[in-house]
Amino acid sequence: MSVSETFDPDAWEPVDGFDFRDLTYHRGTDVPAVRIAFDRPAKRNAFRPETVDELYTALDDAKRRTDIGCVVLTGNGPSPKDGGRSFCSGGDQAIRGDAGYEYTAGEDPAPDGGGGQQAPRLHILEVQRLIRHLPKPVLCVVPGWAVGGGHSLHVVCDMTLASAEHAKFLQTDPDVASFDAGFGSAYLANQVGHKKAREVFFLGKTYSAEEAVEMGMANAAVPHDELEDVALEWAAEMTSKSPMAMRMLKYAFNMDTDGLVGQQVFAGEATRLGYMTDEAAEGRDAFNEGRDPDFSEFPWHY
Ligand SMILES: CC(C)(COP(=O)(O)OP(=O)(O)OC[C@H]1O[C@@H](n2cnc3c(N)ncnc32)[C@H](O)[C@@H]1OP(=O)(O)O)[C@@H](O)C(=O)NCCC(=O)NCCSC(=O)CCC(=O)c1ccccc1C(=O)O
Repeated sequence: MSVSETFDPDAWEPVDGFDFRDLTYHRGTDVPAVRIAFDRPAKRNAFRPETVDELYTALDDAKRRTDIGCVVLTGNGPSPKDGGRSFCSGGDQAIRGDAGYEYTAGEDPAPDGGGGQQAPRLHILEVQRLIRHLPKPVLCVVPGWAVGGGHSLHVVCDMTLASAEHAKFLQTDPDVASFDAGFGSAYLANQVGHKKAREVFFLGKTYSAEEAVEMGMANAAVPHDELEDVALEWAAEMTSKSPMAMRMLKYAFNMDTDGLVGQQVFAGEATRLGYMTDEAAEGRDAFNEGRDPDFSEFPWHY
């Protein structure tokens, strides 16, 4: 069975060691990128707690792979039920309880040990933070609906590529008494301006790929048939560049909107670079050899 209508089976191979139920996870055969895709097309790729757990696991795995330089995040489809296309329609409202999204209810209960004992969760925001802190670009590829928490996910990704014919961007949070008061709204305002961001949430209009590009919340609208080819081209371009520079740039872009945590993440990478210098080695070696450090050879750069 084909993974998705825009998926090129020659360009990707499954990542071993994972048995995901709500996602597919592939790595590029030629391009050092991974492809993570929501795989609940009949539900417009709505996420339930298990989906969020799997997404976190896949992203964390992608983070730790030092031979991978880019994550493509998308949604499989179309729906076998009605042909509808989607990136993600946010939290699965059918399994929303009074204190969050529940593990076991719904049309496809978790298997034994799949979380029946776990408390309801509201942990998509942990995924958002992981995307922000991932030391490589995350490219969101939107083949259809990006709605609610799915809209917020696209906002949080580093770049967004949208199907010219089928991508549709919509914020329904206040229709279902939800509100992403973090990146989904405030960072969106950063991208499209405050008036427009308020319009997105307060009026709940649907925007096309072209409109999303005009607004500044998507990078390009491309023909649906070429969507994943272009994604791979972009991934190839990004992964041809210096990993260190890409990492520092991503964290530099994040720094002001991430506040002190953003500064901390950037500073951690600066420390890594510092540790790689002879000057840092002298500090370490002096301590380990029980002598005073001699930094006299190192210039006070300006
Ligand atoms: C996405 C639609 C606009 C698509 O419309 P359409 O193409 O006409 O298809 P439908 O016939 O409506 O849907 C087909 C099929 O899919 C089911 N479905 C679609 N979306 C969902 C969903 N989100 N949850 C459950 N099921 C869904 C639909 O019921 C149909 O099923 P059938 O069995 O075939 O009937 C439209 O579907 C739509 O508007 N969907 C709802 C969008 C929505 O409101 N999403 C939730 C927004 S709130 C959110 O995402 C939470 C965000 C969040 O997680 C969060 C944020 C901040 C802090 C904490 C949290 C947190 O963790 O909660």
